[in-house]
Amino acid sequence: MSVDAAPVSELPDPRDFGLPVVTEDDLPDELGTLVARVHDLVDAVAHTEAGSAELAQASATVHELTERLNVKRRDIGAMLERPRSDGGADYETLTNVVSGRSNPAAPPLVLEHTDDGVRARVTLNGTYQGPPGLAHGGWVAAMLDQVLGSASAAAGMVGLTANLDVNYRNPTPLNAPLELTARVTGTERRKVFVSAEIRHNGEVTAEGTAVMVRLDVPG
Ligand SMILES: CCCCCCCCCCCCCCCC(=O)SCCNC(=O)CCNC(=O)[C@H](O)C(C)(C)COP(=O)(O)OP(=O)(O)OC[C@H]1O[C@@H](n2cnc3c(N)ncnc32)[C@H](O)[C@@H]1OP(=O)(O)O
Repeated sequence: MSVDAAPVSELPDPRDFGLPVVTEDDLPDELGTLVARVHDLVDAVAHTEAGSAELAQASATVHELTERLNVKRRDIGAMLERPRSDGGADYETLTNVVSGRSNPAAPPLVLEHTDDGVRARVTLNGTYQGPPGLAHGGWVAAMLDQVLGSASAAAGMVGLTANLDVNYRNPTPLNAPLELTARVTGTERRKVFVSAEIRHNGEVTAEGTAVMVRLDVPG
């Protein structure tokens, strides 16, 4: 996921929650390339019609690569810190399954801040399939959850989803550009009410609302 540098309200520092923090300088460019290639590899594996010999060879190669990469593993929960133009910092979970920069399982979601919340663009490949040729409803809900949480965070209120409601209005297509938008609609004590939708060619495929419960900074 990439996030633009538009100023947002101050976010809590993940270090105050005991979470490891890395910066973009800590991430080699080659990691981004590897993530994109493994993302394509998953799609290739899901759809290949290669024969046994080729599959056996591919398994051995992938196994050997997995062993090599596992020699140096990052701690779970690592947060990526990115400086903002206003001097503050944005944070994102490095291995978040919907938007994590280092997670090849994440769809290539590009998220930006808008005047009233966030907008994301994504095209899902065939590995996000549920019904034949269509996006899996669980992934539709996961992407909505992500932008709902991001809209809350963009307004300076980082929280956990306490409740998520999804309405599937039309099938969400694969291999087609999707636009997600989300915004905060209200707050009440620690509760943040957020609303989002997914559109394809301007038509809403799914919409969601959530109650996020804001995290209190320890101490
Ligand atoms: C660390 C620094 C990060 C830096 C910046 C990172 C940027 C980051 C972008 C993130 C983007 C992520 C997007 C993915 C978001 C997930 O995927 S989150 C993962 C899924 N959610 C969870 O695992 C949450 C599990 N549930 C819980 O842990 C707890 O139930 C909660 C939600 C924290 C609430 O527990 P609690 O803190 O004890 O709160 P509690 O006092 O019970 O309730 C507070 C208020 O919420 C209400 N409430 C509680 N549950 C519910 C409910 N289910 N429905 C409606 N209202 C409820 C209560 O009634 C109460 O309301 P009021 O009395 O004020 O009227």
